[in-house]
Amino acid sequence: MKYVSTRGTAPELSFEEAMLTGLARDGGLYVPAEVPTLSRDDIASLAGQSYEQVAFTVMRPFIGEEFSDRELSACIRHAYAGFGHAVRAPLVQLGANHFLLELFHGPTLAFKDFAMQLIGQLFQAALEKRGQKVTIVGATSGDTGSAAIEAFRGLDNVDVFILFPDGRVSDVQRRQMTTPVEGNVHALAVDGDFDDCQARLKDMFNHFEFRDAVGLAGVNSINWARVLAQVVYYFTSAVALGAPHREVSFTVPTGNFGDIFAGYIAKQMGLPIRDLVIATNQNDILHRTLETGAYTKAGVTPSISPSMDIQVSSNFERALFDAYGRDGAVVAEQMAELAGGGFTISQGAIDFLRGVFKSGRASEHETMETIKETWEATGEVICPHTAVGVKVANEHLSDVPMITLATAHPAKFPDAVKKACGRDAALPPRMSDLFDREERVTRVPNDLTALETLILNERRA
Ligand SMILES: Cc1ncc(COP(=O)(O)O)c(C=O)c1O
Ligand SMILES: N[C@@H](CCOP(=O)(O)O)C(=O)O
Repeated sequence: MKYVSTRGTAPELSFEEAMLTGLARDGGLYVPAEVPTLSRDDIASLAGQSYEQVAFTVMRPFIGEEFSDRELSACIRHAYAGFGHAVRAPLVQLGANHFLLELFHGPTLAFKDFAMQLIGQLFQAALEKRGQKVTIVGATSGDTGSAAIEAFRGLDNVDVFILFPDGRVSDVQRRQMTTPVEGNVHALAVDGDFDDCQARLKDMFNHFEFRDAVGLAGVNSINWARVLAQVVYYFTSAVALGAPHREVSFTVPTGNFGDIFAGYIAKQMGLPIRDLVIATNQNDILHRTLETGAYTKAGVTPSISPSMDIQVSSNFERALFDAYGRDGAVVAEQMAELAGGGFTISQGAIDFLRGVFKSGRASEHETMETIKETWEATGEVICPHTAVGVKVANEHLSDVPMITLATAHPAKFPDAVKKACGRDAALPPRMSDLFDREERVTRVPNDLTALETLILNERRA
């Protein structure tokens, strides 16, 4: 299996190379040269299998020979052993034909753990074989950072620096990043928003001297391995509700477009998905883009679903690549225009995107109302990101089951939850002392040179 860049000029890589490389050297994102498919019988045979078995079947064709079957199975087994639910990603019924897919039973209580725990294992295996060390730099609006720190803390061959927008993540998210004591992890509070953090991260990848000097690696969803691991729960949940014999739809609370892109890959692999619905908060650039055909940045407005406070949605580039018939030159042109504020998508490409994705948005008020109504109607306490999904999903219900991704545990956002439905969302016992632990954080300007200097000084040689 080979991986190609969405901008068409970076070298083709294997799975392991693409995983360790992160951003392609032409600034693009790696995608598989071809998406492998599973037959109807293959999909039917997943029924009754464990999460780990399905993960192996779904991911194996993407991974190639660098990981043996035995190594891959071991990585998968270790990745999910610490999850707090036996089925890893359980379904909970919300309405007659509406289900929540609970993706928050991992160690940091957000869907990011599904991919991050696995790539933590895959990185370790690959780095040990190669005798290599890397410096991971990540940008986060809250959840990626905590999941990455949890997955890589204490490892000898990895230093981790996480850039988060100062004052724009929840207290629980911040403390998950700032309280680990291991010297190889560093939480950096950036004077800016998430888009600034992600832009500086991409600047570092595009600054080859720095990139090569520190052995830069990325664990944001710019890393294909992150997206791949997220494809698995589309299969487990759809099969639990009758696929391949019956279609299902998904609504996905969306920010950086990685999670819904994983759903698009599942569909390409043969999973019978009818609708893939993008749910945005008031930072609704993706919803506006589908409506108008123009991707126009409007500035990030802080919301009660902070992990989705994003305007430059990284993985949208992967969808555009397919929408433009995999023409990397056109994608590169559009991304260059984005620096100036936005770009207009061609009629053919927007028709393609509208054929694959539907969309909707939830205002702050609607998000709060949805938390309250869901609690009153079902007894389920949901987080604000999930509420954005539920609100939009309710507008897209049909005769096939709708699965809304519950992307984080409500206890990560206790203030919004309490205000909306009067409920206290308690952290699990293993985290009950989170607010007693000492914080370790470095405040940094939104400046590439300052960030690079800090990383060069702080990383272990
Ligand atoms: C809780 C939560 N929900 C939804 C999202 C959006 O996911 P994506 O960025 O993959 O679109 C995020 C951030 O990624 C998140 O942390
Ligand atoms: N919402 C994310 C933003 C980064 O997304 P990623 O999937 O590209 O890592 C977060 O919580 O950090």
